Formats: sequence, structure tokens, C-alpha cells
Amino acid sequence: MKSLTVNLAEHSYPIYIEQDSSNFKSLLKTHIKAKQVVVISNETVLPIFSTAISDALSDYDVRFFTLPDGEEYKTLASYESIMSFLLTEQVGRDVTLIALGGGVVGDITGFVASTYMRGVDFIQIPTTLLSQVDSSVGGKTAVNHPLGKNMIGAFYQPKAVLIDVSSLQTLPPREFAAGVAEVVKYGLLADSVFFEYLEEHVAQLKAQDLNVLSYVIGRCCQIKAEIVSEDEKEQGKRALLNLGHTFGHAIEAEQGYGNWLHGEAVAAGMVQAAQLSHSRGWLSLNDIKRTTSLLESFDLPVQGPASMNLESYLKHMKKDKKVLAQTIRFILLKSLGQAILVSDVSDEELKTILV
Ligand SMILES: NC(=O)c1ccc[n+]([C@@H]2O[C@H](COP(=O)([O-])OP(=O)(O)OC[C@H]3O[C@@H](n4cnc5c(N)ncnc54)[C@H](O)[C@@H]3O)[C@@H](O)[C@H]2O)c1
Ligand SMILES: O=C(O)C(=O)C[C@@H](O)[C@H](O)[C@H](O)COP(=O)(O)O
Ligand SMILES: [Zn+2]
Repeated sequence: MKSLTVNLAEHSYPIYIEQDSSNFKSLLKTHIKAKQVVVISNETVLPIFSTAISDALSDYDVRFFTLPDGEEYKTLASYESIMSFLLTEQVGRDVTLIALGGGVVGDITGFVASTYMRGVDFIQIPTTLLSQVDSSVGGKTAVNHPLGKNMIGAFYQPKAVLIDVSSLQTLPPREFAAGVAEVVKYGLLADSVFFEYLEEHVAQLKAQDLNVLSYVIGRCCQIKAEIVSEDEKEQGKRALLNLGHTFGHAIEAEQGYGNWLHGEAVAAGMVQAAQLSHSRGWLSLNDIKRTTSLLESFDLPVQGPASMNLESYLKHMKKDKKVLAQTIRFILLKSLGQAILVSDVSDEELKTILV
């Protein structure tokens, strides 16, 4: 068992990285303060893990809420249906909510936890690669709005994150690949040695070698935990975790939520950011090639949809949460492993890479 800490004074919490779920019962006991627990999951995930989670929670008064599956359900309507359930069941303020699933379940559950009776405890049990390396850590909770991605939400930290690496065995390959996009992101923005490690372990990652996966998930969580501990509410450094997302969120919204997976849109967006970086004389052509090769080896897209042009990107980018004084801000790469926040990208410059 490996554990890391997100250091946020009284809101600090552990991330446990395990290769099975045998310790979950005792870990949950450490972090649940009363008898009442509500597990929030979805129609795909709950049947896979219902026995394991019920066993781990056998000492509690547990209720289950099941969402429909898909990014298109990361909405205020889903948020409201969970709220109605909690109120109808007369769930009290001492409840612990458990998010069992991928980033969609985690982001909605976190947002519900941040506002139900003005805030209740929640624990993340992420079951996708993307949620294990990224969304379960850091306390960004949200739902989408038709006008923009993650537009309604809160910064609200979980009490703990419990990762069972072996839970990825049932994940469809396309979803696994989407998680790899966020993994590659950490190498690009913070750690060129880790990027090289990924290049050298493509086969082991694809085969879901548990030791390689545990190392990779641990390194991603460590990078994210360090950044979040320094800048919880994205006043500065945390924006670097948004590498590829200014483009990516525009792609997701323009294509209709769920059509391009979040990780797929981020993969294409990171290549676009890399190209912009190169056109400024920063990232080398060889490093763009290394990035596209690594993403392509997991069948990830390395360019945006052919149907999108400058206008369709700008429409969404202007609503990005990083916009400051009506200026779109991008995360670019000075070099492989070194990201930088940039606010002087002109529409003309943007157009050169949106072919
Ligand atoms: N809060 C953050 O910091 C943050 C970071 C990155 C992404 N996100 C958000 O996360 C979401 C994407 O998360 P995701 O990629 O996990 O998608 P997801 O939650 O939609 O899960 C992907 C698919 O895998 C299924 N699934 C989950 N676990 C499974 C398992 N073990 N076996 C079989 N099927 C399983 C789900 O039912 C779903 O169909 C997006 O909404 C994105 O905006 C948030
Ligand atoms: O944790 C962060 O900070 C991130 O930016 C991680 C991203 O991978 C994630 O997709 C996040 O939800 C995007 O945040 P947003 O503020 O751009 O909605
Ligand atoms: Zn993301």
C-alpha cells in the first residue's frame, strides 16, 4: 500500500493507492464519522463493484443512488435528482457520501457534498484511470452547462481518496486511453523524466501491469497533490493542470458532451498547445513528435475535429474559466516538462495552428 497526502491545513487528506480492495473496509472506517453513508455511482459501475462496496461498508447504514451513465448526465438535473433523493430519505448532515465511479460521478458527488445542507463529508473511490490520476484529487467539483464545461461547481475537498488499481481491469480500452491522456499531461507539464518513463512502458501500460500502473498513478497523484497543496483555488500554479484544456473543453462542448471523451479532447488540445509553443520558438519539433507518437500509441486523437474552425474554438474559449480581463489564457510548454501560463496569444497566432 502506498499513501500520499494533499496538504491543505485542516482540509488535508490522504490518497491511498492499493492493488486490491482488501484494506478498504478499515480505511473507510478511519474516514467515516457516523453511521449514515450514501454511495453515489452509475448504472455501469455499481453492478461491477456492488458486492465489494457492500462488504466494505457492512458496518454502516448504507443507501445507494444510481445515475445514468455518461458525460451528458453531468448536469444540474442529475445534481437535483441526487439532492431530492437525499432529502426524501431524510439523510442528515452527518452523512458521508461516497463517489464510486469515474470523473463524472466524482465531480457531481463532490458538488452535491459541497452544498447538501451547506456541506457534508465525501470520499472518492475512483474506478477509471482518469479519475485515479486526476479528477478524484484536488477538490474541483462541478456539473456542465450547455454553454460551457464545468461551469457550475465549487472547490471542495474529499476526506480521502481510495484507489484500487486492479479496478481498472473492467474498464473499456477507449476509456483507459482517455485516462492516459491526462497521464501524459503530467509528464508534459511537470516531469520530462516521467514522460520518458511513459515512452518506455507503453506495452506494460497497455497490458495493465499492476506495478507499472501503480507507479504511474502514484507519480500523477504526487504531482497533482504538490500543485494543489500550493495553490488550491487556482490563483496561479494550478492553472498549469489545465494544459490542453482550453482547446479540449471547446472540442467537448462543440461536439456535444460525451461524443469526444474528455481525455480524447485533452489529447488533441495538448498537441495544439504544443504546436503553439513550437511556433513561439519554445518546444522543439522533436518533442512535438514524441508527444504525438506517445498519444497515438494509445489510439488517442492528435488533432481537433476537422469541422471546427477559429470561430468555433473562440466561441467556447472566451467562456473558459481562465479568462481574465476578457483575455483568453493558455497553458503552453517552454520545453518538455516545463509549462507556462500565457495571456498574449492573438487570434492570428491561434489560427496558424488550427488547420
Ligand atoms: N475534477 C477534476 O479535477 C477533473 C479532472 C479531470 C477530469 N474531470 C472530469 O472527469 C470526467 C471524465 O471522467 P472519466 O474519464 O472517468 O469518465 P466517466 O466518469 O464517464 O467514466 C468513463 C466510463 O467508464 C465507466 N466505468 C467507470 N469505471 C469503470 C470500471 N472500473 N469498469 C468498467 N467501466 C467503468 C463509466 O461508467 C463510463 O462509462 C469529465 O467530466 C471531466 O471533465 C474532472
Ligand atoms: O485539477 C485541475 O485544476 C485541473 O485543471 C484538472 C483537469 O484535468 C480537469 O479536467 C479540470 O476539471 C478542469 O478544470 P476547469 O477549471 O478547466 O473546469
Ligand atoms: Zn482534465
